[in-house]
Amino acid sequence: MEIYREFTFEAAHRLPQVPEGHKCARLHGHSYRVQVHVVGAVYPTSGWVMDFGDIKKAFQPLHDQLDHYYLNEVPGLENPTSENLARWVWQRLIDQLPLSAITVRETCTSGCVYRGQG
Ligand SMILES: Nc1nc2c(c(=O)[nH]1)N=C([C@H](O)[C@H](O)COP(=O)(O)OP(=O)(O)OP(=O)(O)O)CN2
Ligand SMILES: [Zn+2]
Repeated sequence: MEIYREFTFEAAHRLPQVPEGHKCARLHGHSYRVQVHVVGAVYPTSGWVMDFGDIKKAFQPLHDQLDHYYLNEVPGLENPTSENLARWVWQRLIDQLPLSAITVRETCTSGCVYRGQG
């Protein structure tokens, strides 16, 4: 079974590696949505894989580093694309949670899914 918990945060960024004239080179912000997906067996007594609250506790220190910050200044996010943000979250949670995917949405129509490879 796979379960997930979604988190939101507001942050500013710019993309330093885009071609000259690209709109994303300019400072702008997003209401980010991050989903943390975990997999495991459903325990017969609890009826759940794990408490959603435990996923929230694990993500909280990351939320504290991201919410209302300029992402380019966060260590490890100097080039804060969705892809790099998803990998950044994965690397900081994989020792604590049985992750299956991290999804990041920057806008209503754009995002990425990271499953620990690449
Ligand atoms: N592969 C990626 N491409 C882009 C990323 C990214 O992280 N990975 N990021 C951006 C920008 O951050 C941009 O703000 C969001 O992208 P975009 O879909 O272009 O957003 P818009 O809302 O401006 O889309 P429009 O439909 O053109 O209005 C760009 N690319
Ligand atoms: Zn952007």
